[in-house]
Amino acid sequence: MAAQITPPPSSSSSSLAFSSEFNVWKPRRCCFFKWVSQVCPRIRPTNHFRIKSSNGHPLNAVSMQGGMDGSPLAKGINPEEQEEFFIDILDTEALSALSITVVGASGDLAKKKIFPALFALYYEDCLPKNFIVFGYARTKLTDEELRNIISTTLTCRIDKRENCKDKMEQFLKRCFYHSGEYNSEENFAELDSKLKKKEAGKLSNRLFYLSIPPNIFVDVVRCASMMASSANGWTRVIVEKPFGRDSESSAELTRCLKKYLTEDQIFRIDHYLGKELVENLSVLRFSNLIFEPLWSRNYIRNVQFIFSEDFGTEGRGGYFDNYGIIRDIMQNHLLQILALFAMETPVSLDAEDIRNEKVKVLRSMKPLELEDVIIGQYKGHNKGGRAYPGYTDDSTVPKNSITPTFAAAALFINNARWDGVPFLMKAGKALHRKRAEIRVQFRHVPGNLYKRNFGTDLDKATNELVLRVQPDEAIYLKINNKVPGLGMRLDRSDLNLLYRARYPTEIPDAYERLLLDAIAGERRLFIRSDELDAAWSLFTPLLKELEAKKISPELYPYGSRGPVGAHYLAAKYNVRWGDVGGEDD
Ligand SMILES: NC(=O)C1=CN([C@@H]2O[C@H](COP(=O)(O)OP(=O)(O)OC[C@H]3O[C@@H](n4cnc5c(N)ncnc54)[C@H](OP(=O)(O)O)[C@@H]3O)[C@@H](O)[C@H]2O)C=CC1
Ligand SMILES: O=C1O[C@H](COP(=O)(O)O)[C@@H](O)[C@H](O)[C@H]1O
Repeated sequence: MAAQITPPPSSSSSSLAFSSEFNVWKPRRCCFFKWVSQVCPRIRPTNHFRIKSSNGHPLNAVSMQGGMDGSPLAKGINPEEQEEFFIDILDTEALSALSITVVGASGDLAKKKIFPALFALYYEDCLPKNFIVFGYARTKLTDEELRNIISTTLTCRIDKRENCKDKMEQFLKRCFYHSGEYNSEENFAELDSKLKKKEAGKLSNRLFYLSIPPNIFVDVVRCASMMASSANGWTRVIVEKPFGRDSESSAELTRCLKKYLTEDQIFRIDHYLGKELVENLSVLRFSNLIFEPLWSRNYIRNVQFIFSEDFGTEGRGGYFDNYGIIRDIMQNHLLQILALFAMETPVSLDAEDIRNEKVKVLRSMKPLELEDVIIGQYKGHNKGGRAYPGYTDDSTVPKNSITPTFAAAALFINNARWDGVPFLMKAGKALHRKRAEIRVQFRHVPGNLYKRNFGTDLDKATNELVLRVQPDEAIYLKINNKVPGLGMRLDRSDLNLLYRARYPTEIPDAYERLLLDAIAGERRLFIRSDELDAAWSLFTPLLKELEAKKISPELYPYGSRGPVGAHYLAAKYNVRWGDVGGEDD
């Protein structure tokens, strides 16, 4: 996948000119204005030279040869040149083709998330004019069979919207299927021929989404890069989690992938980074004067990252038993949110500036120790006349499994901003509800004039900022106020930004944002390899110790609030979980 000058695509040679500066075939400026009105509505008349990625930066959704996979802005071109460049980008896009191959297309994630996200992008006119989607897996299917399978889940977000049915039909016509083995160069060469045929000689940009078990990542990357890379555009690969199971296996996976791909081509996905409220975390903090001055050990007592699901591992026990909740949720989703929460102000919104700051936070953290962690596993439970299975009742889970389905942990960041502040994480399956949130508990008001009105429990009077990631997205701040009337009674109220009340439109799924960014070459929401190394360094010693010492998890009933040990862990650091026992329980 190295840079090389290739001839322009035959069908468009008359409309292209070679730019030696950018090492790319650029379009002549003929049909730009006709075309611009047809592209993604993100391009408005007032700023129609810019396609926006999720950080508001112009996209480089343009065909470029291997080595030029970065933003033109990085080349330091001036604003007029940029404008020209973006006009050219739009033209180039009309003359190029985007091929997305979903590897593992017969699987759960592809059906549940990837195809619906692609359809939503198509519905919103956010995909380039010439795009196709190929499903690839071993299961033998025809194009029509794939379309029938995915059509059942495509409607999830926008089925009530205008023309959804027509749009769906149009989208499905762009979906194709190729059956092949994951380690067969020959099968990937066949895929390449099919892709070429559909791309019809246009500049081709290719995105491979590895929605497959991790043990076959390298085979697929080898075959795809050798046999099905784009010859004249970019080739990128989205890699699903789990990315290794400890520091060594993760480093080995990166080493193997880098035999075939450059770091710039690898998009390690963490879908929590694509969630609306996680995106809003930085906006809230860096665009509101009132928060940033409070964002440190001086005013924040503790921060909590909480993930709970009201269902077990049903159907995914085979995968889960090899990983457990710490690897499944904490080491990636919750730690990524923590890094965004705690990082210093980045130099800019550029992906590398943000990722540099995240790495610094991760590298300032103390690796987790056993004494700062508790683990649990759900057991069978009868409730309301219904029997709920225990984790080990799953036929794909060994009967004597001690894999944790719940964990709580206290982490610390050894830097000037956060010294001594506990960052608590809690993640569990088969709990009493589904929820993900960030809770920031502030310190007590020193010399509080009203302390008598709160009784002895001053914790009840501390301000708490909550970002509810899901469900029912919201940001609310718990404050103290006076109850109206002649007396002086105090109350706790929420200043509440409830998304469904404020923005009555549906919120895009995380996979939509992430796919759009991968297509745009925007890496901000993907995990860089040094970030991943730093993340694994924090968890690997603990994971090894848990396994070596065969630590048994505390059992908790399916549908409960989890093991009581989580409360003792919090109490050790003078913390109460904000999600239990109070108004938000
Ligand atoms: N499902 C989810 O909610 C989430 C999944 N992920 C990750 O995404 C990836 C895909 O997940 P999911 O769709 O659930 O996975 P699946 O188990 O459904 O696997 C996807 C496809 O891969 C092929 N496959 C499965 N097992 C093997 C095997 N042992 N050897 C070779 N091929 C196999 C199958 O296709 P065929 O037999 O047709 O070749 C299958 O349809 C995984 O890495 C997973 O960890 C991440 C977050 C959430
Ligand atoms: O990555 C994973 O995430 C899902 C939860 O994702 P959500 O977007 O539905 O909150 C989790 O169920 C799964 O175990 C894990 O692998």
